[in-house]
Amino acid sequence: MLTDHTTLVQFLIEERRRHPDASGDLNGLILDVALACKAIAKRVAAGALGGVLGSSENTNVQGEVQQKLDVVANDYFLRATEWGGHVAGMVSEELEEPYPLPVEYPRGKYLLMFDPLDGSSNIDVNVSVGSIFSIVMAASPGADPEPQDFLQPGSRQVCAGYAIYGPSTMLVLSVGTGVHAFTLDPNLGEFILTRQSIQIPETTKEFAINASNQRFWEPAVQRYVQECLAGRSGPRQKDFNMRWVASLVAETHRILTRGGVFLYPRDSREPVKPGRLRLLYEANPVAFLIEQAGGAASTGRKRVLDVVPSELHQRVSLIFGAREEVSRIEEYHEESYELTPTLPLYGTRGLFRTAAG
Ligand SMILES: O=P(O)(O)OC[C@H]1O[C@](O)(COP(=O)(O)O)[C@@H](O)[C@@H]1O
Ligand SMILES: [Mg+2]
Ligand SMILES: [Mg+2]
Repeated sequence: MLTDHTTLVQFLIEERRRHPDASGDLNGLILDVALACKAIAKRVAAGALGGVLGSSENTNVQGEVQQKLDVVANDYFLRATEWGGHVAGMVSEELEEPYPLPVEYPRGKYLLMFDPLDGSSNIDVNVSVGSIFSIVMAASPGADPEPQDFLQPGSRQVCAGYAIYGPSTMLVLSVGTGVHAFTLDPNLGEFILTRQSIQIPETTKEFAINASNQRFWEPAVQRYVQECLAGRSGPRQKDFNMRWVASLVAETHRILTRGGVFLYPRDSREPVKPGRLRLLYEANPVAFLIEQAGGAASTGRKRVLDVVPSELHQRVSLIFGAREEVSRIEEYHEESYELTPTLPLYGTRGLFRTAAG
């Protein structure tokens, strides 16, 4: 029986009771991830005193300058999870190739994919950041995985979650039985269950989008945002509020807490990149959590969890949150196809049509 004082360990034991054959590896891996998140939380909280503010000398595979904390957080994830025999392999936002497990450690049956520090542009301004993770089964348990083994659609995730390092540190996760939130008790060093079975309201009056990209958006997104901005006197007949934290974890947490809809849509800035966010370790885990909480997650054209990945660091258009809003945005995409089937930018064989949807 779960109560408001249940610890993460107790919660995981309770979940395992539903699967009498379970080996305990998934729980072991989740606890290792939770340990990494606690270590990162400490460094984030120390701020300038922890010596991790500012940029490092390096750029990552995405061509982005790594913050010092990106590097430190990546290291905590690797160190906490590589040794336990639960994982067969890992993919990180910060590493071009899958991480090769040291030879001395046993290979497990899960693959772990993570963004060790999300929203890094917020670190130096002391705004919430987080970590995101996704777990799938390895194709060959006990052996080193091939890179393509990581390219599984998000619907195959067995667990997804994030930690948010805000005024309090929270771990929010799902093992496929709803979404549950744990708050870190700083005295005990334990994650304590503080919200069970989170549900997102079907509708909302709050949206999130980086409006500085407006000139690059497709017609469907232009229309949706214009209608929100028109407020009570427009077709939506209600006033909307807008928020943008520039940290996917923080936006997801807000939507899981009070509802809303988030868009980081495909745009024409760099046509080869269908969106900004990374499929394997940003969009997929968020989409899994959102669906588990009764919301929806779409590329605008299809369900995110159905996208079959083709590359480890693939980017994707991501629209998620209140179910009614997401289906409205999908309809607008549908309609703009019907209206502009022959335009080179938006037609079936145009610039914006890719396998990723
Ligand atoms: O700078 P922009 O375009 O607003 O992008 C913000 C987005 O970039 C991200 O920060 C990317 O994450 P990283 O910090 O892990 O690279 C998302 O969390 C966020 O939604
Ligand atoms: Mg990120
Ligand atoms: Mg990151």
